Parts: sequence; structure tokens; C-alpha cells
Amino acid sequence: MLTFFSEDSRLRQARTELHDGALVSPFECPERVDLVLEQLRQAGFEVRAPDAYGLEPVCAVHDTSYVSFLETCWQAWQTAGHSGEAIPNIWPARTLRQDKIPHSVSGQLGYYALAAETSICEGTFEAAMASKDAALGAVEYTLATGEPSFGLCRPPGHHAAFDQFGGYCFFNNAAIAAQHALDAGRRRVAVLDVDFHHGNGTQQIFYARNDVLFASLHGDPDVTFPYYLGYADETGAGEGQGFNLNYPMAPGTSVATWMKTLEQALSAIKTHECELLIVSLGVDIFEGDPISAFTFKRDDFIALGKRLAEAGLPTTFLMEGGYAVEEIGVNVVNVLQGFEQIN
Ligand SMILES: NCCCCCC(=O)NO
Ligand SMILES: [Zn+2]
Repeated sequence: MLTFFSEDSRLRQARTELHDGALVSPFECPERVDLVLEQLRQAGFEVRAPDAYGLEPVCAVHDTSYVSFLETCWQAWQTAGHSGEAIPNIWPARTLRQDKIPHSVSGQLGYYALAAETSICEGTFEAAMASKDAALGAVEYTLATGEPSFGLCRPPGHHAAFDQFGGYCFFNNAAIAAQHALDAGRRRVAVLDVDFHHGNGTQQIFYARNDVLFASLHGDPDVTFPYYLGYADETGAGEGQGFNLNYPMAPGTSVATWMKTLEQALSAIKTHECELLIVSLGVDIFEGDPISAFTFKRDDFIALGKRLAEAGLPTTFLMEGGYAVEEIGVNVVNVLQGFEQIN
């Protein structure tokens, strides 16, 4: 399976993440892609650098002011005299005005951030641009050939909403790729999110639309990040009613139960006659993931890849989460090789 990856993904070298009340070394680290690349190359996968697609595909799903904020935030933060990495510490919380975008970079950080764990630093914007290019290269290849592809996207994207970053995400790679497919003439695209965490950003971007079916299997938001979206009663709005499917599951859910739940999502994708499948591939459903709570073992990822291939759709996999760094490469390659065994 052809893989797309841009070396500029490494440009984000954040030093801090707010975790358990302390600033720690980020779980979403550049070493993640090193380990995936190592396993891909050992398994004989071709890795190709994508074209640079510019900002147009980004602004097809994200707010242009938000994109400009991401591009200028780090410089503005430093110009304002801050010495650490850019981390928000105030939000337009429920009792404050929601219609104000302050000129202060501190105020803008809170306006555009959905969570506080994700810092903005040197190279963040450039890495996010590289990540969405990997996604676009992969989906363009699949659209052109019908063959499956893998976008080794770093940073990940599924928490990024129309005008919000967080959960280690800045541009919603899956949404950008889905919109690109629609702009290329596909009528209906499915985004299947198998990451441990709900893809709140992907949901929000397509929530009122019926040309993208969003289906997500994830840890119950009642007890799992992002907490405030991802419940089963969120089924879409307006024309999008019925085109958003959330399958929250309790921490510790067995793989057997997870795979049975996957059947529900795949059945809906088939019913909706989707022409392209984009898989938000988070391998943080691995039992050893440090910040997640599902129970996949290495070989379960092979079964996952096989089952997805049986859906029989042109498929693009896009990297989302996965923080058990030592095993991330094997777990990713297992999905892709499982898929190829059937496809
Ligand atoms: N405490 C922050 C949790 C961020 C979740 C990142 C992720 O893997 N999302 O899929
Ligand atoms: Zn995740």
C-alpha cells in the first residue's frame, strides 16, 4: 500500500504538554513517525513525498481567520514577550461572551483552542501543512487508481474543528481529504474513525451535511476526552440527520464487542452507498496505549485491516492517534497488511 509522508511533519518539536497538572514531554512526539516509517520500510512499503497543496483545501473546511491565527500565533506569542510555548489559560467559557475575538494573542489562543493540553510552538503550522499534504496525496492516489493508500499524518487531525485546535490536532486531515474527494466529483464519502478518542472535529465539520457519513467508535465521552461530544444521541442536523453515527464504548471494552460494533458502522456505510472510505486510523485502541483504555492486541489490528478490506471500497487510511511509541509501527503496519491480504 502506497504511503504518503512529508518530512516537514517533523518540524513540530513541542517540548510541553499539560498532562496530570504538569507540563510533560508531549505524547504526540516526532518519534512516532520514525517508528512507523521503520516498520513500513521493513515491510516493503513504498513511501512517497506528497505535493504541496497549499491552503485552498484547508480553507474548504476550516475558517480562514483560524488558519491565519495558526500561521501567526507563534510569532505573535513571542512578540508579546511570552517565554514558554503558547498554551491557552482562558476560554470564552459558558458565562463569558462567545462573539469576541480579542486582539491579544492570549485571548485568541483561548478562542481557537478546544483544550489546554496542546501547545503551539515553532514549526507547528508548517508541520500541520505537511500533515494535510500527506492526507491529500494519499486520497488523490486512491481517487485516481482505486487502490488503497496510507497518509502518515503528523500531527493528527480528527479533533480539529472548523475553527478550533486541540487534542494534538490543528488541521482536520480526514475532513480536508473528504472534501477534496467531493470536489473531485465523488457524491458520498464515509469517514470511519477508529481512534480511541471521538473525532469531535470531523463530526462538527460535517454535522449538517449528507455528503459525508461520519461513523466513530470511541471511548465513552462521559469518562473520556473530549468529554463534551461523541454521545450516541448525536445523529446529525438538518440535511445531515442520520449521517452522523457515534458508537461510544466503556473503557476496557473487549475486542470482540468492539468488532461487533464495527459491523454496525460498516453496515451503515454500505447502506449509504458511500463511494470512498477514509479511515481515521488511531492505533491508541492498543491495550498498551498510555493515555487510552481499549484492549487491542497487536494481532487484532490485522483482523481490523482484513475486515475493513471486506467493505470493498476504495480506501484511504490517515494516521490519527497512537502513543505506545514502541508498538505504534507494528500496529499500523498490521492494519495495512491485514487490509492488503484481502484487498
Ligand atoms: N488529554 C488529552 C487527550 C488528547 C487525545 C489525543 C488523541 O489521541 N486523540 O485521538
Ligand atoms: Zn486518540
